[in-house]
Amino acid sequence: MVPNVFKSDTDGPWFNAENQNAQDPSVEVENREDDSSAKKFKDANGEESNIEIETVEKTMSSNAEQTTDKVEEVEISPIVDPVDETKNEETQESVPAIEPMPETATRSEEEDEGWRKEISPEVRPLWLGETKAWDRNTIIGFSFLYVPHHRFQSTKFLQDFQDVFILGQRIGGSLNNQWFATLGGATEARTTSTSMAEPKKIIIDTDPGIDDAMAIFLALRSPEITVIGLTTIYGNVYTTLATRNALHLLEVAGRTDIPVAEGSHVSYMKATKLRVADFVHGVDGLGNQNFPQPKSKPIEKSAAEYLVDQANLYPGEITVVALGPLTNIALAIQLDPTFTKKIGQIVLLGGAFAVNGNVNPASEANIFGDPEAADIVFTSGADVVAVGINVTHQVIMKDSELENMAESEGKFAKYLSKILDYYFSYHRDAYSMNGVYLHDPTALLAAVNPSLMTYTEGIVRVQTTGITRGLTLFFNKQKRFNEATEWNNKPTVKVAVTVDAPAVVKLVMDRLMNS
Ligand SMILES: O=c1[nH]cnc2c1ncn2[C@@H]1O[C@H](CO)[C@@H](O)[C@H]1O
Repeated sequence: MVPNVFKSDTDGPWFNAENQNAQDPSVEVENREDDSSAKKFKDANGEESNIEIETVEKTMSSNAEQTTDKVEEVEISPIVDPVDETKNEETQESVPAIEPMPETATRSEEEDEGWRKEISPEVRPLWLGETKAWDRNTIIGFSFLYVPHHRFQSTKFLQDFQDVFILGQRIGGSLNNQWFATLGGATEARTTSTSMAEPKKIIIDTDPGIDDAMAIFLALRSPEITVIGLTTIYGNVYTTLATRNALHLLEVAGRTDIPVAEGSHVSYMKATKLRVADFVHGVDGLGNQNFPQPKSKPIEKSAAEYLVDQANLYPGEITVVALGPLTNIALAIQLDPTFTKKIGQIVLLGGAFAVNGNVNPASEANIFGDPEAADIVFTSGADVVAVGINVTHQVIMKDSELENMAESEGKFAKYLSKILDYYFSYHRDAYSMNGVYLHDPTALLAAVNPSLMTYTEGIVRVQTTGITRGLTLFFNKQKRFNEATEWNNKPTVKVAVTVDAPAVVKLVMDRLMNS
C-alpha cells in the first residue's frame, strides 16, 4: 500500500522575477561559480532507480529517554572512553578492559528470541531488537540498559547500542564500529547514565524565517534539548538578515546567552546570486513587523568554524538541526573531514522524497538553495536524518489554531501570532489553503522526539544540473544494479516517511502557548 505521504504536490515559482538577480548587499564577492568544479552526475546507465519508499517501523534511539524513570537510578562513576585505558583519568578508578566481540558471533532468530526473554521486563522496552551479532555468552542472564546517546558514530546496528552499564559500571558499548563487552560477575543490572538525564545538545542552523522563529522558540521550550548555539544561513532571507533575526529572536526570548555564529554569504560553489524566499516570510523575514535592530552581536567565529569547534568539544553529543540550505554544514565538513564522525547527528529539513518540490516540481527550497552542499552532506557518512516536504506537508497549523495563539497569554505565542499572518497569507495565495505548513517545527521535533515519525534508510543523491537541479533521489538499495551507479558505495541516511501530524501540531501549540 502506498502511504498517503506520496500524494502529489505542486507549487508555484519559488522566487519572483525581482529576486532572480538579487544579491546580498553586504557581500562583495565575485561570482566565482565554476561549473567545471561542480559535481556532476553521470547518466544512470539507462536503468531506472526504484524510488519506492518502504516504511520502517523503527523508533529511534531517544525512546530510551522516555523509559529511564522505569529503572532505578544508581550513582555511577563518570563515563570514560575505555580505549586502551585501565584507569579513569578523573577518578583514577580502574575501568574494565575491553574485549572485542568475536567477528563470528552471530545469533539465530530463535536465539534472538530466547535472549530477549531473559532481559528483565522492566528494561525490555529499551531493546530495539535490531542486533544480530552479539556475543550471547558474554551478556546472557544480565539485564542491561543501553544508553544511545550517539557518543560515537558506528555502523547501522551498533549506533543504537552505544554504552551498556551494569550497576553503574560501563561494561560494554560500541567503539570504532566494534562491539565490546566485559563483565565482572554482576547478577543484576539496574543501570542508568547521568548523560541520559542531560538534555541533548542542539545547534540550530537557521535562516529565520517565520517557521524558523517557531522552531527556535519551540526548541527553547523543549526540556529534552538544550540549544547551545545558532548558526545562520541564507535561504528565507540573506545571511546578514538571518543573523539579525536570529539575534533578535534570542533577545525576544531573553536568551542572549546563546551564541550566534554567522554563516556563509555565498553558496558552497561560491555563487553570490542566491534566491531568497522573502515572498514567503516578508522582506524582513519576520512578517514585515519592523522589529528594532538587535543589540547583541554574533560571535567572531564563522558558522562552519563554530560547528567544528563544538563537535570537537563534545564529540558525538551534538545534534545539528539544519533548517536552511546546507552550505554551513558542507563547509564544516570541508574544514574538518572528521566533522562527520564527531557530530552526533544532523537532522535536516530538506528534500521532496517522491513528491513534487516547492520551488518547482523537482526541488524543495532548502536543497535548491545549495544542491552541491546538500549532496556533500547526504553522502558524507554522517548520521543524517532528512525530513522532507513529503512529511512536513502533512503537518498543518489551521486558521483556528492561529486564533488560539493570538488569544494566548504565552509570550512566544503572542509574538508568533503577529508574524504568522504573513505566512498564512502566502499559503492562502500559493496553495489555496487556510493553514500553514509547519516545516521547521516538524524537523526540530524530529530531533526532540524521533518517534513522532517513521523512517526508511537508503542513499540520497542530489541532482546539481539541468531542469531538475535540487532534486533529491532516494535509492532504497533493494536492487543490485548491473552497472556501477553514482549511488554505489555511498553511505546511507535516514529519511522520514510518515509523521504523527496531530501529535506534532499539539506539541507545537502546547509548548508555544505555555511560554
Ligand atoms: O513555497 C515556498 N517556496 C520557498 N520556500 C518555502 C516555501 N514554502 C516554505 N518555504 C520555506 O522553505 C522551507 C521548506 O521548503 C521552509 O524553511 C520554509 O520556510
